[in-house]
Amino acid sequence: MLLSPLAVKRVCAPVFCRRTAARFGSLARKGLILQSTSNSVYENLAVEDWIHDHMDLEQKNVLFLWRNSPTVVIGRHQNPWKECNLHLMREKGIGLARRRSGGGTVFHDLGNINFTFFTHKKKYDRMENLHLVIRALKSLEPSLDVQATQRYDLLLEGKYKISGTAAKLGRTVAYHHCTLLCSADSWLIPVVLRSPYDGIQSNATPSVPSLVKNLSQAHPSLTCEAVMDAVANEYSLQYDDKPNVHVVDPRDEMLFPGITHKKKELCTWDWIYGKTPKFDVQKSFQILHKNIVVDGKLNMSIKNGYIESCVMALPSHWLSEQHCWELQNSLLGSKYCPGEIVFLVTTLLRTFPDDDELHTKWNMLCEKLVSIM
Ligand SMILES: Nc1ncnc2c1ncn2[C@@H]1O[C@H](COP(=O)(O)OC(=O)CCCC[C@@H]2CCSS2)[C@@H](O)[C@H]1O
Repeated sequence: MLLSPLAVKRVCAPVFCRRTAARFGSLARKGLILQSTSNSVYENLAVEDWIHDHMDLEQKNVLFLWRNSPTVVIGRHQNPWKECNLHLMREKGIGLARRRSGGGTVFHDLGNINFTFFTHKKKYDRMENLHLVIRALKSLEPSLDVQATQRYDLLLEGKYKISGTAAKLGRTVAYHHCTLLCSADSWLIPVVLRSPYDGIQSNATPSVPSLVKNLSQAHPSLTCEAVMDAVANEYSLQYDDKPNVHVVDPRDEMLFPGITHKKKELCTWDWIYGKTPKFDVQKSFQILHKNIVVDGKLNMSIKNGYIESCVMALPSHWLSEQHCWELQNSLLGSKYCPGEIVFLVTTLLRTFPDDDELHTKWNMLCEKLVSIM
Protein backbone atom coordinates (compact mmCIF):
# COMPACT_ATOMS: atom_id res chain seq x y z
CA MET A 1 0.00 0.00 0.00
CA LEU A 2 1.20 3.52 -0.80
CA LEU A 3 1.20 5.64 2.31
CA SER A 4 2.04 9.30 2.43
CA PRO A 5 2.92 11.27 5.53
CA LEU A 6 1.66 14.37 3.77
CA ALA A 7 -1.55 12.51 2.94
CA VAL A 8 -1.52 13.89 -0.55
CA LYS A 9 -4.43 12.92 -2.71
CA ARG A 10 -2.86 10.13 -4.73
CA VAL A 11 -4.64 10.93 -7.89
CA CYS A 12 -2.90 14.30 -8.07
CA ALA A 13 0.64 13.42 -7.21
CA PRO A 14 1.74 9.80 -7.12
CA VAL A 15 5.43 10.74 -7.34
CA PHE A 16 5.02 13.08 -4.41
CA CYS A 17 3.60 10.26 -2.27
CA ARG A 18 6.50 7.87 -2.74
CA ARG A 19 9.18 10.50 -2.38
CA THR A 20 7.68 12.23 0.61
CA ALA A 21 6.95 8.93 2.34
CA ALA A 22 10.68 8.42 2.36
CA ARG A 23 11.54 12.01 3.10
CA PHE A 24 9.22 12.90 5.93
CA GLY A 25 9.57 9.79 8.10
CA SER A 26 6.95 8.74 10.64
CA LEU A 27 3.55 8.07 9.15
CA ALA A 28 1.85 8.36 12.52
CA ARG A 29 2.26 12.13 12.71
CA LYS A 30 -0.99 14.04 12.84
CA GLY A 31 0.57 17.48 12.71
CA LEU A 32 3.10 18.11 10.00
CA ILE A 33 5.39 21.16 10.14
CA LEU A 34 6.87 22.52 6.93
CA GLN A 35 9.31 25.41 6.77
CA SER A 36 10.15 27.14 3.51
CA THR A 37 13.68 27.69 2.25
CA SER A 38 12.41 30.49 0.04
CA ASN A 39 11.99 34.19 0.79
CA SER A 40 9.91 34.77 -2.34
CA VAL A 41 6.34 35.67 -1.44
CA TYR A 42 5.09 34.25 -4.74
CA GLU A 43 6.78 30.89 -4.13
CA ASN A 44 5.49 30.72 -0.59
CA LEU A 45 1.94 31.66 -1.57
CA ALA A 46 2.20 28.96 -4.24
CA VAL A 47 2.99 26.39 -1.51
CA GLU A 48 -0.18 27.48 0.28
CA ASP A 49 -2.16 27.04 -2.94
CA TRP A 50 -0.57 23.66 -3.54
CA ILE A 51 -1.36 22.32 -0.09
CA HIS A 52 -4.88 23.73 -0.33
CA ASP A 53 -5.49 22.10 -3.71
CA HIS A 54 -3.70 18.76 -3.29
CA MET A 55 -3.46 17.61 0.29
CA ASP A 56 -5.97 15.45 2.03
CA LEU A 57 -6.33 17.01 5.48
CA GLU A 58 -8.94 14.60 6.80
CA GLN A 59 -6.44 12.87 9.13
CA LYS A 60 -3.68 15.42 9.29
CA ASN A 61 -3.06 19.11 10.01
CA VAL A 62 -0.22 21.10 8.53
CA LEU A 63 1.64 24.15 9.79
CA PHE A 64 3.63 26.05 7.18
CA LEU A 65 6.30 28.53 8.35
CA TRP A 66 7.61 31.14 5.94
CA ARG A 67 9.28 34.52 5.67
CA ASN A 68 9.64 36.91 2.75
CA SER A 69 11.93 39.61 1.50
CA PRO A 70 10.27 43.07 1.64
CA THR A 71 6.79 42.87 0.13
CA VAL A 72 3.38 44.42 0.59
CA VAL A 73 0.69 41.72 0.61
CA ILE A 74 -2.83 42.83 -0.22
CA GLY A 75 -6.03 40.87 0.37
CA ARG A 76 -7.92 39.14 -2.45
CA HIS A 77 -10.51 41.94 -2.83
CA GLN A 78 -8.34 45.02 -2.32
CA ASN A 79 -7.20 47.96 -4.41
CA PRO A 80 -3.39 48.37 -4.29
CA TRP A 81 -3.60 52.05 -5.33
CA LYS A 82 -5.74 52.70 -2.23
CA GLU A 83 -3.65 50.58 0.11
CA CYS A 84 -0.02 51.44 -0.48
CA ASN A 85 2.52 53.80 -1.98
CA LEU A 86 3.38 52.06 -5.23
CA HIS A 87 5.87 54.78 -6.26
CA LEU A 88 7.85 54.35 -3.06
CA MET A 89 7.72 50.58 -3.38
CA ARG A 90 9.07 50.70 -6.96
CA GLU A 91 11.82 53.06 -5.80
CA LYS A 92 12.80 50.85 -2.85
CA GLY A 93 12.35 47.52 -4.66
CA ILE A 94 9.51 46.42 -2.36
CA GLY A 95 7.33 43.82 -4.05
CA LEU A 96 3.56 43.65 -4.24
CA ALA A 97 1.57 40.43 -3.96
CA ARG A 98 -2.12 39.63 -3.89
CA ARG A 99 -3.04 36.67 -1.73
CA ARG A 100 -6.06 34.40 -2.14
CA SER A 101 -7.49 35.14 1.30
CA GLY A 102 -9.52 38.23 2.08
CA GLY A 103 -8.78 41.00 4.55
CA GLY A 104 -6.35 43.90 4.70
CA THR A 105 -2.86 44.86 3.63
CA VAL A 106 0.29 43.98 5.54
CA PHE A 107 4.02 44.48 5.13
CA HIS A 108 6.43 41.55 5.16
CA ASP A 109 10.19 41.41 5.46
CA LEU A 110 12.60 38.92 7.00
CA GLY A 111 11.70 40.26 10.46
CA ASN A 112 8.10 39.13 9.99
CA ILE A 113 7.10 35.47 10.31
CA ASN A 114 4.07 33.96 8.60
CA PHE A 115 2.27 30.92 9.95
CA THR A 116 -0.30 29.03 7.88
CA PHE A 117 -2.47 26.56 9.77
CA PHE A 118 -4.11 24.05 7.41
CA THR A 119 -6.93 21.87 8.67
CA HIS A 120 -9.99 20.14 7.44
CA LYS A 121 -12.78 22.74 7.28
CA LYS A 122 -14.52 21.03 10.22
CA LYS A 123 -11.52 21.65 12.48
CA TYR A 124 -10.79 25.23 11.41
CA ASP A 125 -10.34 27.36 14.55
CA ARG A 126 -8.46 30.65 14.33
CA MET A 127 -8.62 31.42 18.04
CA GLU A 128 -7.10 28.04 18.89
CA ASN A 129 -4.20 28.77 16.53
CA LEU A 130 -3.63 32.24 17.97
CA HIS A 131 -3.64 30.82 21.49
CA LEU A 132 -1.01 28.35 20.35
CA VAL A 133 1.14 31.27 19.17
CA ILE A 134 0.57 33.06 22.49
CA ARG A 135 1.61 29.93 24.44
CA ALA A 136 4.75 29.71 22.30
CA LEU A 137 5.61 33.36 22.99
CA LYS A 138 4.98 32.93 26.71
CA SER A 139 7.20 29.86 26.77
CA LEU A 140 10.01 32.23 25.78
CA GLU A 141 8.94 35.28 27.83
CA PRO A 142 6.38 34.36 30.51
CA SER A 143 5.73 38.01 31.41
CA LEU A 144 4.86 39.02 27.83
CA ASP A 145 1.62 41.01 27.65
CA VAL A 146 -0.03 39.65 24.50
CA GLN A 147 -3.69 39.12 23.77
CA ALA A 148 -5.87 37.98 20.87
CA THR A 149 -8.66 40.35 19.85
CA GLN A 150 -12.11 39.55 18.49
CA ARG A 151 -10.90 40.36 14.99
CA TYR A 152 -8.06 37.85 15.45
CA ASP A 153 -5.23 40.37 15.76
CA LEU A 154 -2.57 39.82 18.40
CA LEU A 155 -1.91 42.91 20.49
CA LEU A 156 1.15 43.64 22.53
CA GLU A 157 0.74 45.73 25.71
CA GLY A 158 -2.95 46.15 24.91
CA LYS A 159 -2.41 48.48 21.94
CA TYR A 160 0.31 47.48 19.49
CA LYS A 161 -0.57 45.05 16.75
CA ILE A 162 2.01 42.30 16.29
CA SER A 163 -0.08 39.89 14.21
CA GLY A 164 -2.83 40.09 11.60
CA THR A 165 -5.00 37.25 10.42
CA ALA A 166 -6.67 36.17 7.19
CA ALA A 167 -8.24 32.93 6.08
CA LYS A 168 -9.44 30.91 3.14
CA LEU A 169 -12.13 28.29 3.38
CA GLY A 170 -12.24 25.80 0.56
CA ARG A 171 -14.74 23.03 -0.02
CA THR A 172 -13.08 20.70 2.50
CA VAL A 173 -9.75 22.34 3.34
CA ALA A 174 -9.36 25.56 5.27
CA TYR A 175 -6.36 27.63 6.13
CA HIS A 176 -5.77 30.40 8.57
CA HIS A 177 -2.62 32.43 8.05
CA CYS A 178 -1.20 35.10 10.26
CA THR A 179 1.81 37.36 10.45
CA LEU A 180 4.04 37.96 13.46
CA LEU A 181 6.24 41.03 13.75
CA CYS A 182 9.53 40.10 15.42
CA SER A 183 12.08 42.50 13.99
CA ALA A 184 10.52 43.98 10.85
CA ASP A 185 11.16 47.51 9.60
CA SER A 186 8.38 48.96 11.74
CA TRP A 187 9.26 52.53 10.66
CA LEU A 188 8.58 51.65 7.04
CA ILE A 189 5.19 49.98 7.67
CA PRO A 190 3.03 53.10 8.08
CA VAL A 191 5.01 54.91 5.38
CA VAL A 192 4.66 52.23 2.73
CA LEU A 193 1.02 51.51 3.66
CA ARG A 194 -0.07 55.12 3.20
CA SER A 195 -1.51 55.71 -0.26
CA PRO A 196 -0.60 59.03 -1.90
CA TYR A 197 -3.33 58.58 -4.53
CA ASP A 198 -6.54 60.47 -3.86
CA GLY A 199 -9.78 60.57 -5.83
CA ILE A 200 -10.26 56.79 -6.03
CA GLN A 201 -13.84 55.57 -5.59
CA SER A 202 -14.09 51.87 -4.98
CA ASN A 203 -15.93 49.17 -3.06
CA ALA A 204 -12.74 47.21 -2.47
CA THR A 205 -12.08 45.92 1.06
CA PRO A 206 -10.37 48.64 3.09
CA SER A 207 -7.57 47.81 5.55
CA VAL A 208 -7.81 48.64 9.25
CA PRO A 209 -4.58 50.45 10.19
CA SER A 210 -3.15 49.97 13.68
CA LEU A 211 -0.12 50.98 15.66
CA VAL A 212 2.47 48.25 15.20
CA LYS A 213 5.42 47.08 17.23
CA ASN A 214 8.03 44.33 16.99
CA LEU A 215 8.28 41.61 19.62
CA SER A 216 12.02 42.15 19.80
CA GLN A 217 11.40 45.77 20.85
CA ALA A 218 9.61 44.44 23.93
CA HIS A 219 12.05 41.57 24.55
CA PRO A 220 15.30 41.29 22.57
CA SER A 221 15.24 37.52 23.08
CA LEU A 222 12.17 37.24 20.81
CA THR A 223 14.02 36.80 17.54
CA CYS A 224 12.42 35.22 14.46
CA GLU A 225 14.43 32.02 14.93
CA ALA A 226 13.51 31.64 18.62
CA VAL A 227 9.84 32.36 17.93
CA MET A 228 9.63 29.96 14.97
CA ASP A 229 11.18 27.19 17.06
CA ALA A 230 8.83 27.90 19.94
CA VAL A 231 5.74 27.82 17.69
CA ALA A 232 6.94 24.55 16.10
CA ASN A 233 7.42 23.11 19.61
CA GLU A 234 3.99 24.16 20.74
CA TYR A 235 2.38 22.78 17.58
CA SER A 236 4.09 19.42 18.13
CA LEU A 237 3.03 19.35 21.79
CA GLN A 238 -0.55 19.57 20.59
CA TYR A 239 -0.01 16.19 18.89
CA ASP A 240 2.13 14.67 21.69
CA ASP A 241 4.96 14.65 19.27
CA LYS A 242 8.60 15.73 19.12
CA PRO A 243 9.13 18.86 17.04
CA ASN A 244 10.07 17.77 13.58
CA VAL A 245 10.33 20.60 11.09
CA HIS A 246 10.59 19.59 7.44
CA VAL A 247 12.47 22.14 5.42
CA VAL A 248 10.94 22.36 1.95
CA ASP A 249 11.95 24.14 -1.24
CA PRO A 250 8.89 25.60 -3.02
CA ARG A 251 10.75 25.27 -6.34
CA ASP A 252 10.89 21.49 -5.96
CA GLU A 253 8.59 20.18 -8.69
CA MET A 254 9.14 16.60 -7.53
CA LEU A 255 7.78 17.48 -4.13
CA PHE A 256 5.07 19.84 -5.33
CA PRO A 257 4.13 18.84 -8.89
CA GLY A 258 2.68 21.80 -10.77
CA ILE A 259 3.87 24.42 -8.30
CA THR A 260 5.83 26.42 -10.90
CA HIS A 261 2.61 27.10 -12.74
CA LYS A 262 0.93 28.25 -9.50
CA LYS A 263 3.79 30.62 -8.78
CA LYS A 264 3.71 32.08 -12.29
CA GLU A 265 0.02 32.83 -11.94
CA LEU A 266 0.59 34.66 -8.66
CA CYS A 267 3.29 36.82 -10.31
CA THR A 268 1.17 38.03 -13.22
CA TRP A 269 0.02 41.63 -13.58
CA ASP A 270 -3.48 40.35 -14.27
CA TRP A 271 -3.59 38.66 -10.85
CA ILE A 272 -1.81 41.29 -8.75
CA TYR A 273 -3.40 44.42 -10.27
CA GLY A 274 -6.03 43.00 -12.61
CA LYS A 275 -8.07 41.40 -9.81
CA THR A 276 -8.72 44.81 -8.28
CA PRO A 277 -12.48 45.37 -8.00
CA LYS A 278 -13.73 47.92 -10.55
CA PHE A 279 -12.94 51.49 -9.51
CA ASP A 280 -13.24 55.10 -10.65
CA VAL A 281 -10.68 57.87 -10.50
CA GLN A 282 -11.86 61.46 -10.29
CA LYS A 283 -9.13 63.98 -10.05
CA SER A 284 -8.67 67.72 -10.49
CA PHE A 285 -5.16 68.83 -11.33
CA GLN A 286 -3.16 71.86 -12.38
CA ILE A 287 -0.42 72.18 -14.91
CA LEU A 288 2.00 75.11 -14.98
CA HIS A 289 2.84 75.91 -18.58
CA LYS A 290 4.59 79.08 -19.76
CA ASN A 291 3.81 80.74 -16.43
CA ILE A 292 0.12 80.04 -16.80
CA VAL A 293 -1.80 77.67 -14.55
CA VAL A 294 -4.01 75.31 -16.52
CA ASP A 295 -6.85 73.60 -14.62
CA GLY A 296 -7.80 70.09 -15.66
CA LYS A 297 -10.13 67.30 -14.59
CA LEU A 298 -9.78 63.62 -15.15
CA ASN A 299 -12.43 60.89 -14.92
CA MET A 300 -11.53 57.28 -15.48
CA SER A 301 -13.13 53.89 -14.90
CA ILE A 302 -10.83 50.93 -14.36
CA LYS A 303 -12.10 47.40 -14.81
CA ASN A 304 -9.89 44.35 -14.26
CA GLY A 305 -6.98 46.79 -14.06
CA TYR A 306 -7.63 48.15 -17.58
CA ILE A 307 -8.84 51.65 -18.48
CA GLU A 308 -12.44 51.24 -19.57
CA SER A 309 -13.31 54.91 -19.97
CA CYS A 310 -11.30 58.10 -19.81
CA VAL A 311 -12.48 61.70 -20.01
CA MET A 312 -10.17 64.68 -19.63
CA ALA A 313 -11.57 68.18 -19.27
CA LEU A 314 -9.09 70.86 -20.28
CA PRO A 315 -9.45 74.44 -21.57
CA SER A 316 -9.85 74.13 -25.36
CA HIS A 317 -7.63 77.17 -25.91
CA TRP A 318 -4.81 75.16 -24.29
CA LEU A 319 -5.47 71.78 -25.91
CA SER A 320 -7.89 71.41 -28.80
CA GLU A 321 -10.84 69.06 -28.35
CA GLN A 322 -9.45 66.89 -31.13
CA HIS A 323 -6.05 66.49 -29.44
CA CYS A 324 -7.65 65.90 -26.07
CA TRP A 325 -9.85 63.21 -27.62
CA GLU A 326 -6.86 61.56 -29.31
CA LEU A 327 -5.01 61.33 -26.03
CA GLN A 328 -8.04 59.94 -24.16
CA ASN A 329 -8.76 57.47 -26.90
CA SER A 330 -5.21 56.17 -27.02
CA LEU A 331 -5.49 55.17 -23.36
CA LEU A 332 -8.66 53.12 -23.69
CA GLY A 333 -8.07 49.42 -23.10
CA SER A 334 -4.62 50.06 -21.63
CA LYS A 335 -3.38 48.70 -18.31
CA TYR A 336 -3.64 51.23 -15.49
CA CYS A 337 0.12 51.26 -15.12
CA PRO A 338 2.84 53.87 -15.67
CA GLY A 339 4.96 51.84 -18.12
CA GLU A 340 2.02 51.19 -20.41
CA ILE A 341 0.85 54.83 -20.34
CA VAL A 342 4.32 56.16 -21.19
CA PHE A 343 4.57 53.68 -24.05
CA LEU A 344 1.17 54.66 -25.48
CA VAL A 345 1.78 58.39 -25.26
CA THR A 346 5.22 57.98 -26.83
CA THR A 347 3.57 56.09 -29.69
CA LEU A 348 0.94 58.81 -30.04
CA LEU A 349 3.62 61.53 -30.21
CA ARG A 350 5.07 59.84 -33.29
CA THR A 351 1.85 60.52 -35.19
CA PHE A 352 2.62 64.27 -34.96
CA PRO A 353 6.41 64.26 -35.39
CA ASP A 354 6.84 68.00 -35.93
CA ASP A 355 4.48 69.53 -33.39
CA ASP A 356 6.76 70.38 -30.44
CA GLU A 357 4.07 72.39 -28.67
CA LEU A 358 1.67 69.44 -28.74
CA HIS A 359 4.44 67.08 -27.60
CA THR A 360 5.09 69.27 -24.57
CA LYS A 361 1.42 69.31 -23.60
CA TRP A 362 0.83 65.60 -24.09
CA ASN A 363 4.03 64.86 -22.16
CA MET A 364 2.85 67.04 -19.28
CA LEU A 365 -0.49 65.24 -19.21
CA CYS A 366 1.30 61.91 -19.39
CA GLU A 367 3.36 62.89 -16.34
CA LYS A 368 0.16 63.74 -14.46
CA LEU A 369 -1.32 60.38 -15.35
CA VAL A 370 1.80 58.52 -14.28
CA SER A 371 1.86 60.38 -10.96
CA ILE A 372 -1.51 58.90 -9.98
CA MET A 373 -0.61 55.26 -10.74
N1 LIG B 1 3.27 42.24 9.20
C1 LIG B 1 2.31 42.82 9.91
N2 LIG B 1 1.85 42.22 11.03
C2 LIG B 1 0.88 42.80 11.76
N3 LIG B 1 0.29 43.96 11.45
C3 LIG B 1 0.71 44.58 10.35
C4 LIG B 1 1.75 44.06 9.53
N4 LIG B 1 1.93 44.90 8.49
C5 LIG B 1 1.06 45.90 8.66
N5 LIG B 1 0.32 45.72 9.78
C6 LIG B 1 -0.76 46.57 10.33
O1 LIG B 1 -2.01 45.93 10.05
C7 LIG B 1 -2.85 46.82 9.30
C8 LIG B 1 -3.80 46.07 8.38
O2 LIG B 1 -4.67 45.33 9.19
P1 LIG B 1 -5.93 44.55 8.61
O3 LIG B 1 -6.65 43.98 9.75
O4 LIG B 1 -6.67 45.43 7.66
O5 LIG B 1 -5.29 43.38 7.72
C9 LIG B 1 -4.58 42.33 8.23
O6 LIG B 1 -4.12 42.31 9.35
C10 LIG B 1 -4.36 41.21 7.23
C11 LIG B 1 -3.49 40.10 7.73
C12 LIG B 1 -3.07 39.19 6.61
C13 LIG B 1 -2.18 38.09 7.08
C14 LIG B 1 -1.67 37.20 5.97
C15 LIG B 1 -0.79 36.12 6.50
C16 LIG B 1 0.11 35.56 5.46
S1 LIG B 1 0.08 36.46 3.99
S2 LIG B 1 -0.74 38.06 4.75
C17 LIG B 1 -1.88 47.71 8.57
O7 LIG B 1 -2.47 48.94 8.16
C18 LIG B 1 -0.81 47.91 9.64
O8 LIG B 1 -1.22 48.88 10.58
